[in-house]
Amino acid sequence: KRHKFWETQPVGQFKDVGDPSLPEGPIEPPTPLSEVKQEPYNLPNLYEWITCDMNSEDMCTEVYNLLTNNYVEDDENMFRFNYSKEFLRWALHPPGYFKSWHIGVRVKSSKKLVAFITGVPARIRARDAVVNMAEINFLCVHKKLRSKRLAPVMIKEVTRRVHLENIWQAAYTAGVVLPTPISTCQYWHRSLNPKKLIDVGFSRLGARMTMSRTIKLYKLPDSTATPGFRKMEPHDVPAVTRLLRNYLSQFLVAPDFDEDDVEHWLLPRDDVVDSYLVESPETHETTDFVSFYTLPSSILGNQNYSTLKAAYSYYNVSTKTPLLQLMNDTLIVTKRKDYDVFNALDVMQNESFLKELKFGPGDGKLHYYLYNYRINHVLRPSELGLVLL
Ligand SMILES: COc1cccc(CC(=N)NC(=O)c2cccnc2OC2CCNCC2)c1
Repeated sequence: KRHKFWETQPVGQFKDVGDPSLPEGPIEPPTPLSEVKQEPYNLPNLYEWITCDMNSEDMCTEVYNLLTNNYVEDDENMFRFNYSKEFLRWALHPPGYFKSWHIGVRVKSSKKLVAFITGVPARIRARDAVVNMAEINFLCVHKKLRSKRLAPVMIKEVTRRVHLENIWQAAYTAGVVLPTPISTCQYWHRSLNPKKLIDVGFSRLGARMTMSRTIKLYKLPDSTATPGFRKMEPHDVPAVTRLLRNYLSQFLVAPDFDEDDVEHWLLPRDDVVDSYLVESPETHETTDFVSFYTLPSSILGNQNYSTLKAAYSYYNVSTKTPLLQLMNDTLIVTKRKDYDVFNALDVMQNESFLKELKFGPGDGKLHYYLYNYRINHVLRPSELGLVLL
């Protein structure tokens, strides 16, 4: 039976899509905290809950190893996301985070970590309403424990712990269709190291294309073109916050970033997140901004390479420099830093540069979801201003 679990949850149900009588906003009202289940949900007998302190080196290593061996793979099972420990600590420790929302499942006897799910707090605007939500991510069940129906109980447990902090909505993405996407985005890839991408099977040599012709096709200049293009620094936080808040206000769903959020999510961290801005040489005004995060993938079963170094487009703002030129400068920077590929979703205004900068469409889609919040019309990707890690 399809979606046995999701039909029991306060999410847009397929049968309700397009029913104008259902108002936008929360699907269920908050329950009084005294009525929220105080004790954890029951796990199958052999397993126990553990709250994961990601500041503990050992715990962070256990989580890293579980994800490295059991997290999301591409449709052809050739690659698996390989989030670094530094990335995980960054992703899970934003301002106001709750350690109790970093949930693991252990085998009681061996103490082996076999499953994981997380939430972090985020203020997200849906149309004109700014809503305190949990961003749910890193749901992972060990390959050997699949189809034991662990995921539904993990989702219920993270929901229960989110409710205990008086938060009633959530946002999440998935490569699979569940009830009911608020938007469905296409991902695109821009080759930076085409020879390696073809060797590992990420890309294929185009018809009537030689390898040398392909290398030439994706070649990039050594230096960026935009005067005043530089790395973001701590003193830029106020200006970048203003720029980003203004830019994101045009989208129907977008984060409501304040300076603390911008400081955490967008100040550069080596091999985790990079951000650049354009400071006008004349006026010293900050006019544009680009950012990307670093998410390598393990290459499963290739003799010559074990890791794909990938950059993922994060938040970009263009007010003076054409977005095309801004993104081309970003490609130049990522090539210079030895990335193999630059990935982007067709969200925000990304569609305006994808084809022209030689991105190719990926073979899958990324669906966006809100929990306990109805939006009556499915958003076009260009109406979506939210990028999850
Ligand atoms: C190349 O290595 C891969 C390893 C695992 C999965 C995929 C395909 C895939 N599922 N890609 C995406 O979901 C994706 C493609 C472009 C941009 N962001 C993405 O996902 C982000 C956001 C959601 N959480 C994972 C990272 C590729």
